[in-house]
Amino acid sequence: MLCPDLEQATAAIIAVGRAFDARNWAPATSGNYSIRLADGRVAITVSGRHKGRLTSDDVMTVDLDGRALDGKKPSAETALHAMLYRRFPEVGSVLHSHSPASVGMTRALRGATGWTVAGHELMKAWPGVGTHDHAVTLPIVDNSQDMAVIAAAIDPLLVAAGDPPAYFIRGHGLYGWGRDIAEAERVVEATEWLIEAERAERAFRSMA
Ligand SMILES: CSCCC(=O)C(=O)COP(=O)(O)O
Ligand SMILES: [Zn+2]
Repeated sequence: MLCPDLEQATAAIIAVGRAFDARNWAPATSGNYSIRLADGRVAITVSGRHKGRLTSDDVMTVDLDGRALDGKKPSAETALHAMLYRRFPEVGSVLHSHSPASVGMTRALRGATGWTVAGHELMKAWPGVGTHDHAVTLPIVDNSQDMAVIAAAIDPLLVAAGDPPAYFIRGHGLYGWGRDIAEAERVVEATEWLIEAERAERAFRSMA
């Protein structure tokens, strides 16, 4: 369900920033969060603000091309949010985390264009997954300071992966999305947890 107004979206974005920061997914101003409003605008975090300490002044609006509508400076990664809203009309929220686990995993998988996970019950937290007996590939794209380069690289990988709920930028972080901010948060939380679970499994196997 779309967030009807900016005030409600702002409160939800402030709350998710605090939650992500508490989990070390938003260090040193990293990360950005957005919600599609009922009138078609997108509420998004202002660039460079600490996401664990957001106030209502730190959330602004952009259009679906990522252009600022209120004179503030939107997230440097606004184009990556806007492309997901344009591509998926049902998406109501996009969240970007910067966890050590997602950065470490994608740097270790040098050259890989995806991270495939299978067999976990928690995969059912992702929309459209109804069983653990399933494999999902989340795309990995190389980092760039040019958001148009990242957006162009991710587009075909999303098609090839069958429209997954998240993707990684190597050495940078994770993008997850959903019909609303609760679903997007669940996607990010499940994905971060799955990385940790795979890491734990590898550590235990190396001891066996
Ligand atoms: C110090 S974080 C580097 C920029 C970044 O990756 C990020 O997520 C935050 O950028 P924003 O412009 O949205 O604050
Ligand atoms: Zn980032």
